[in-house]
Amino acid sequence: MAKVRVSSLAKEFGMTSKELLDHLAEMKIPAKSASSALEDAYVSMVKKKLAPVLEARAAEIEAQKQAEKEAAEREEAEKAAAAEAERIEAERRREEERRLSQAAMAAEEAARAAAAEAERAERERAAEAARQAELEAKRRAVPASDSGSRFRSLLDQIAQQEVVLKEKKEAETKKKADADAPRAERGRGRKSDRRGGAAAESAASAPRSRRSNSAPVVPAGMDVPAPEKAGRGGKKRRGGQQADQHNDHYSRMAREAEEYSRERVLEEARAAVEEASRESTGRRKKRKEKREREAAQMREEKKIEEALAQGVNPEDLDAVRVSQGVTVQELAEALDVSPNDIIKRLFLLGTPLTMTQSMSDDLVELVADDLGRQIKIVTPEEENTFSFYDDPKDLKPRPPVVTVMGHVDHGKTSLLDAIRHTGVATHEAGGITQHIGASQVMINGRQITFVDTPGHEAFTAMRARGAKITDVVVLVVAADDGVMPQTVEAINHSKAAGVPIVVAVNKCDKPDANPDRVRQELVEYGVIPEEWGGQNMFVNVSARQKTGIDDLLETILLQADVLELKANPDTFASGYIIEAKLDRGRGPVATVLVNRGTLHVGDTLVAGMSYGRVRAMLDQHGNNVKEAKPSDAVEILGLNSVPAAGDEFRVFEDERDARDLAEQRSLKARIEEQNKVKHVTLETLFSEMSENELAELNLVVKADVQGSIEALADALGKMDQSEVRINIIHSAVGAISETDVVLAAASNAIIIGFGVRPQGKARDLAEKENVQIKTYSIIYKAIEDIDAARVGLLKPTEEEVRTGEAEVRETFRVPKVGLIAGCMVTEGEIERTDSVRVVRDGVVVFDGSFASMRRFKDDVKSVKAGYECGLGIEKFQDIKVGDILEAYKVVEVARTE
Ligand SMILES: Nc1nc2c(ncn2[C@@H]2O[C@H](COP(=O)(O)OP(=O)(O)OP(=O)(O)O)[C@@H](O)[C@H]2O)c(=O)[nH]1
Repeated sequence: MAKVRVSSLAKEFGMTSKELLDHLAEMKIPAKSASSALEDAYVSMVKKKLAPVLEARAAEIEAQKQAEKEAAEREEAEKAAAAEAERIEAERRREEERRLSQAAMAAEEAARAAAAEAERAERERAAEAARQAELEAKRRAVPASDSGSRFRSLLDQIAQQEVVLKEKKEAETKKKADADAPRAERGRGRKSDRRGGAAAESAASAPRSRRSNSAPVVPAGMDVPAPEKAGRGGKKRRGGQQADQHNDHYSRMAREAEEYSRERVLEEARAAVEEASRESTGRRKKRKEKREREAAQMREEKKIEEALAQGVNPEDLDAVRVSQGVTVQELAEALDVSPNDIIKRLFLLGTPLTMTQSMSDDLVELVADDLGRQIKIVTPEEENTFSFYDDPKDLKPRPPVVTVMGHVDHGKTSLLDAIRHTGVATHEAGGITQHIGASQVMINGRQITFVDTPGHEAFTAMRARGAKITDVVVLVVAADDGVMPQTVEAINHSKAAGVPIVVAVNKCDKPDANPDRVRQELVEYGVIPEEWGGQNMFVNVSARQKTGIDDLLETILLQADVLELKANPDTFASGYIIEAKLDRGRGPVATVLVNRGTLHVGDTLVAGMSYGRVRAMLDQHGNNVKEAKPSDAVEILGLNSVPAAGDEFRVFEDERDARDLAEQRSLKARIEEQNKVKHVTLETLFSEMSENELAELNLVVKADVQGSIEALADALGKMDQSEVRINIIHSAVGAISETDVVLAAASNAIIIGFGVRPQGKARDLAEKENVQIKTYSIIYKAIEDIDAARVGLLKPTEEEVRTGEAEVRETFRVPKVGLIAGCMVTEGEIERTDSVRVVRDGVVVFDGSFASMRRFKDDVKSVKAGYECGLGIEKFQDIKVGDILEAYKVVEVARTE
């Protein structure tokens, strides 16, 4: 089967390998690193699961690109508009200045010309007056009776002189006027050119105006001395009046020109100011908008940073938050739309639901998308986490919390024992260490808390639920065995959690121990000894001989110092449940690890769906303690139910709040339980097929031998697949594991087991996820079922019902009877008439019936869970301690048709 590397798949998805690995971990798909290869089945499962993520991401990238492009275009357009506006403004200013200076010059010129003309006219008037006076005096001096020739000739002489003088003066005046006029007229000419000014027009005579209309500036200017011409054609005695008129005319003209230009200037200036202020208001507005945009962007970036710091998807911050499994009505309320609107959309999506029906994640997202709203579906895990903020000044150093991990049999338990012994020996001599899932040891007056996680999976599961419990991982590697698969797994888990690794090279007492080889091998996995320039501290130890233990503890403390671990002890406690169980005498008992605040007896807390007042608190030695500080692990009594390992706990000030929250969570869990997604089963395949046009039957096949898988694949290949395509999405030898169930749930597959059984929590998970597990011991029966299901003929006429389970604790050989298994019934109620399967390490080793069932010396018909009994199995003498006896009945099921 073709395999795809995580790195190439990540590349294909456009995400980092780390991101993809996180998704894989969430899906419980075993992949350790970017170079891990994934089977086809997993790849298609991942693709299916991540399809919405990938689509959303692609859409987002596209939208982002588009937005960036638009923003760039907008910016470009704004820039161009601003440049254009600036250019126009500069142009306008230049033009304005030019106009102002021209107007001012013209006004000045006109005023000067008028003044000069007035002065000249005044002078002339005075001279004329003087001359007239002189002439009159002369006339008066000649006697009236003397009319002789001498007097007449004298008068003629005077008259002649007068004519010559006048002509001379006229010539002078004309010359002067000719010299002055072009200057004054230039100013007027410009004004009249620009605006056809009234002043210039009033200053010019009609014919002159006509000529000035067709002629250029200078000829028009030549006409300026018109008053002089009028003067010449007028009577001499009107010369003084004429000059006055000239004077008035020019001053009026100058005044008018000045007033006109002042008004124009003022008007234009006002308009310019108004325009400028309008533009500057526009610019101010633009600047304000830009500032606001920048501030919003900064706020957005800060929000994103904070979200990332809290491990939250920044996109989810603005989204409307709804709980997983939200009902139509609740969603409508959350989105503030009418429920009918949602019902209508659901109907159009082909999924009619009523107000109170719960919606799947996909539907919620589709509807929200349809409504153009962003939505964040809050999973129960997310709902059950709390977030806190501590002022840095309230933080105080806290002890490190350590987890020991490593390959099976490399000595984790022995090392923990040796460590506990050391810690206990130094401080609690004689104390008996009891198992509470965590232990605290003291070294050099400093505390270290060790948390026992039963396996790497648990570590990851806790991490997946947001439980950040471990500060340091101690990786145990046997010096005689070196790096093994689970060692690598542990490294990957630690790295994924970002927890530093301290390596304990164990079993150094063994003759074939080779600690250096361990170092060498670990380098390949990025765990490099400090002495070789790496980041990891290595310590050689022997758990058996208890050597190097102190050194290891000191190294852990050293590593902790680097981490500068701190917490606020002076607040309400919060932390995680490490282990929890129901104790017959004491009720629910939970081991909690405090990671913030101080937990006191009497405190009320909520953990997952449980709550209660801490009735008593015990340390690892079973001593009652009154309080637990950050990094302390204690057992607590007083909860109303058993919480789950990995649940976060938090102390509440008010007991009512605690109860409300716990009850709210339980209610939600019950609702979810009711609304669980139903997966396809062989019995419902055909009906689902016709309803939803399901044309595929996905199978996960697990078998005891490879041959069975091949035989099934072969037989299925020969089936008619024109209507239903049968896909074996995953097949392997071995018991049915949780991962198989996860895979089947994700791909709507049925699990087929040949001679194998569900292992560990696989059955519970399958029940929870509604995944059908069909187990067979004969291959043709499986083929028959699948074929019947394919054509819709499979009618469940017989069904296997599990009645109970017993664990073999001891075996006895009874003469004449044979081997008897001393058992404890762990589940259900086993009846003597039941069929029984013997399951060893997840594999069915025998299928038959009971030969005997006894309690003490009596034969009994049935035994309930919690009771011991002796069981004999027909024709089977190979029972071993640890075997599981699975009792079942085959019942007739009425046909549904
Ligand atoms: N010689 C020697 N044997 C050791 C040492 N540490 C552990 N062992 C032995 O190795 C075997 C496995 O040790 P455990 O402590 O059970 O190993 P483990 O890693 O906890 O094993 P699991 O819990 O099954 O994963 C036991 O037989 C121990 O006695 C050691 O330092 N030296």
